[in-house]
Amino acid sequence: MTSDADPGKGRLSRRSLFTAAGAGGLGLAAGAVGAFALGKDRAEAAGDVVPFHGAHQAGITTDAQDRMHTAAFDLTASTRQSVISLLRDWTEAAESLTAGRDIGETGASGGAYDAPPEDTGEAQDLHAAHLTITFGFGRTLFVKDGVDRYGVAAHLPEALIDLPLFSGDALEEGRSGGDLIVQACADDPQVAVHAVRNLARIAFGRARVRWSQIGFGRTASTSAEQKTPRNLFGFKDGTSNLKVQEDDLLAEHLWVSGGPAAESWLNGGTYMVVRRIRMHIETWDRTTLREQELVVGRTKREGAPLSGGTEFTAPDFSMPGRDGPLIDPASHLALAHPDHNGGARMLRRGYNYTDGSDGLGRLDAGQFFIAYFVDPRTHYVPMQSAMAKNDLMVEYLRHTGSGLFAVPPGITPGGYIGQGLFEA
Ligand SMILES: C=CC1=C(C)c2cc3[nH]c(cc4nc(cc5[nH]c(cc1n2)c(C)c5CCC(=O)O)C(CCC(=O)O)=C4C)c(C)c3C=C
Ligand SMILES: [Fe+2]
Repeated sequence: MTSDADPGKGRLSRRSLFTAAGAGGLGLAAGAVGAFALGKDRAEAAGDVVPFHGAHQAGITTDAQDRMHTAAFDLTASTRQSVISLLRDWTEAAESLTAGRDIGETGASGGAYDAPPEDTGEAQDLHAAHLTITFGFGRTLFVKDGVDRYGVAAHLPEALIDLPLFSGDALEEGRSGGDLIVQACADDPQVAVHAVRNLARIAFGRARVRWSQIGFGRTASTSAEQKTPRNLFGFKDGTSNLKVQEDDLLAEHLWVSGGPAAESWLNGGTYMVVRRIRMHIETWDRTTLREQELVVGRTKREGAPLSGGTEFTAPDFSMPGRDGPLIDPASHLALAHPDHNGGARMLRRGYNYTDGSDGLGRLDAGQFFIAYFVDPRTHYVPMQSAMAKNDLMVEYLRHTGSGLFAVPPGITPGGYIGQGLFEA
């Protein structure tokens, strides 16, 4: 898959158009750009396009990009047909955006002079930057206030629960929930923001943004080939994440399969939890290194478990220290580890965020935690409950936003996101 001319539609990548304009001015775009589209620029751009179509949606096991803009939407559409038309329009736009193209037939600057451009234009000279756009459905898409607004209540997955309130939660209504979620990740922040902005614009009259969050640094690796990044506590994060290479584990812990007939539309999909977690970094920064490592259960420099070894050595929770086990049973590592969670694993894909300061001189900073798993009842709720009660890290955290979404499977060419649900 390349990001240049789409032979079917005669559209051009943003990058090709830019190159052509540089060579001879926009006046020659219509005729001469084809040569660029078929030439060097195509190969150059092809390297940073993530295929949009596939068995699973992109943006889950895709190598975690560096930047993220995620937005949740409330549907204002009054009919089922209107929701379907939105999902069709979003799919078409996402196909273009992820291929590095402007959206629409005329893009950012090729349309009528007396009409608003179809594309907002801020990504015109930018590459695709590994943009992925991942869509999910909240419980309220299926049933809201007891009403089956769009005729899909019979297909509400049993696992798409209302999350319980966990001990210490300080959730804000305006940062939680949503009928739909759109996660845009890219290696260029402007590409991710452009995607969400244009999808919000397309949704006008059918859905409106409920909340959105920008993240600036990945806090997980999703491939064995990626270097483990660091979170805002300065620790390596994502060491023992599920990785794209682990097919058997992904089948067991990530992808939904073989559910009841009413939920078959979700086969090949997954569940996504998002938590906006404020980190009290000023307090953390006044904490000793010994305490920080005790809380995490790993060393700060290497990311090795406190029981010894290197970053990828398995922790030994029974290894004795002077005053008890070397890894504290209340450390984050101990509470999150599969050995203490019935073997459950998840694919984490979160981002660091800072949203300015809070008026008291403290940074409003933390982690926008995103995780994907096969069933939130077995793979998320028990772990979060245990952490909320016992995790030594809790003292430094405050959960301010939350959402749970069913993420449909991937899309085949010509199809639209959620087609299996609406045509079930
Ligand atoms: C309920 C799930 C989890 C939440 C919420 C969560 C928040 C959170 N985590 C860190 C920092 C680290 N987490 C690490 C490991 C880790 N965390 C979870 C789950 C949640 N974290 C899991 C499942 C794991 C893996 C456990 C394992 O299998 O060993 C680590 C260690 C390095 C690593 O393996 O990734 C760090 C560091 C923060 C700062 C945070 C909230 C802001
Ligand atoms: Fe964690």
